[in-house]
Amino acid sequence: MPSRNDAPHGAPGDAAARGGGPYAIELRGVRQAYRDRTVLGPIDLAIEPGEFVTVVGPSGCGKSTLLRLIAGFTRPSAGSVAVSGRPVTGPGPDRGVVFQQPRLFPWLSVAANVGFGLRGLPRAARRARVAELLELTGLSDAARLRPYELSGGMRQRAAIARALATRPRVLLMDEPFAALDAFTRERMQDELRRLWRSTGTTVVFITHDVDEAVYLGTRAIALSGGPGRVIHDERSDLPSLPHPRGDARFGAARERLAAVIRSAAAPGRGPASAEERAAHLVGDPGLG
Ligand SMILES: Nc1ncnc2c1ncn2[C@@H]1O[C@H](COP(=O)(O)OP(=O)(O)OP(=O)(O)O)[C@@H](O)[C@H]1O
Repeated sequence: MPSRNDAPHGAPGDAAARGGGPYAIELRGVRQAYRDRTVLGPIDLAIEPGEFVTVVGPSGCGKSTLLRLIAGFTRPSAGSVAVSGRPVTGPGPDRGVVFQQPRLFPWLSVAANVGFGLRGLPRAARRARVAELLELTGLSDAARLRPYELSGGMRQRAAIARALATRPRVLLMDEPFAALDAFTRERMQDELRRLWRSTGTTVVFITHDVDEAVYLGTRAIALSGGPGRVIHDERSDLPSLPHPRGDARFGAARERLAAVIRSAAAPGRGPASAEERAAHLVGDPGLG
């Protein structure tokens, strides 16, 4: 019987064989083409409930496309995408999405922005849920402010709170901290880890930044340059919290990931072959 670590990107096993429920996210043979140009795939990827998966790769390799396919904003040219065992046919409340720009409604208060997706709830329940989300994201004191009165980090926290409002099983984040200064970014990374641990949500987090990918994820996936394919799947054995940025294992994982991306991005190189990938994996206890 395959272990959890044998299941990942190559050939997803079925739920019964794993002895558990469905994968949180499962992509099988997914390919995306625009005007006959394949930009992504084929991708086979299985993500277990509660994993924090970061996706890193060169610009234009299809990271956002991958996220949009899971969000249901885009339908794949080939293959299938499922969330919690159900085929994705469009966006849904089981998936929260956070973009690089917070996309808050400027005319609404922070509280109204956070509660926007909860309009179907009775007023008291909605207020209670918004208060809980503001507390969770450290925004209780900013409830009545408008987005323009917030710092960049606060705006992004409000966007995260809004995405979590419907208690999605999956949180999809597209470079959410890319526009923040380095200090705010580090603080937000730690806050996100805390949020993830307290909510148990499955997270897929797109980033350009190898450091961020390794620091945040329980699993960091590298995509090759176009068409984007999974070329590396790094599983973290770092202690969850406190999460020491200077930990030697963090440095080693970062180097492995950076080397794979560098080699895939070198001129004239396509995605690494199975043999090349195997060479990276040999004797490497940190990999699945
Ligand atoms: N709607 C679209 N129509 C045509 N081409 C598209 C569309 N969306 C994305 N592409 C192309 O698909 C490729 C992948 O784009 P995508 O935004 O997914 O990459 P990315 O890895 O997220 O890039 P970056 O890191 O620069 O944000 C690019 O070549 C892009 O031009």
